[in-house]
Amino acid sequence: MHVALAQLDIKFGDPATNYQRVAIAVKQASQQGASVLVLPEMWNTGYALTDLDQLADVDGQRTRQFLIDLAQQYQLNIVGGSVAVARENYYYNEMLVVDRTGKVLSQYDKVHRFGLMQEDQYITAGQTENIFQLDGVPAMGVICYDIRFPEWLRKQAAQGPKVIFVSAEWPTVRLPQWRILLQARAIENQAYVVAVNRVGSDPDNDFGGQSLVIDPLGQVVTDAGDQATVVTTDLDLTQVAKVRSSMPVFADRRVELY
Ligand SMILES: NC(=O)CCC(=O)C(=O)O
Repeated sequence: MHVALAQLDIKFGDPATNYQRVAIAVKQASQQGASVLVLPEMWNTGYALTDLDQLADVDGQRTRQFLIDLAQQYQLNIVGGSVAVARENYYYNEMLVVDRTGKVLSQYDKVHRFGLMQEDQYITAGQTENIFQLDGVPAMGVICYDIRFPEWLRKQAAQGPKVIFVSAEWPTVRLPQWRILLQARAIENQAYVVAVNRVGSDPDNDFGGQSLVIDPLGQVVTDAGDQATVVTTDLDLTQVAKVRSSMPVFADRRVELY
């Protein structure tokens, strides 16, 4: 699996500009030979939560067609980060995963709302897991604050995913925690973590990137730095089986105790 991390600057409250930026990133990823592109969180609007009534994608229709078209045109699987979606008078922070044939593989609403960025006031929490197969590889996806809840990731990782995709708008001030949390999620689940954060700023926060690829032993194999960029990395998926067989932590769980 050759993953491309689209570490984008997101223009606050300006979907038109942001759709263009994503289209450029998809083209760059394709030119770099990627098989999967990963986008950041809330890339259509940024955290312009007070304006969701005008900005959110109604029923996610625009984003769905946009990602399907790009996936087919560039023959690329897309882990679509997340966008602000309006559905039946509620707003969601929603991830779509689309394969290169244009098939929608999953639709996931962020489960844990981040109060420090007012999500609890505007966003409705999701209820469902997000496990899918990309080119036959079992994978899962979560959104930003979700990574602070290891039980949520574990519940899904125990079902077989070898790659954990994370899309985020994680402020610079807490990037040291971002790195440690992601490394811990990789180590405990013995999986690759492919995590994409944004750069730039909005009225309340600066975002410093540090999109990462972390191997199943917790080592950072790619760090995208702090500027807007598309970086690609090859995942050696044989590592997952090797690490899991060298230390069988899933089999050693005492699920009767917890
Ligand atoms: N957008 C988010 O969920 C941000 C999460 C965050 O910054 C954290 O510290 O957790």
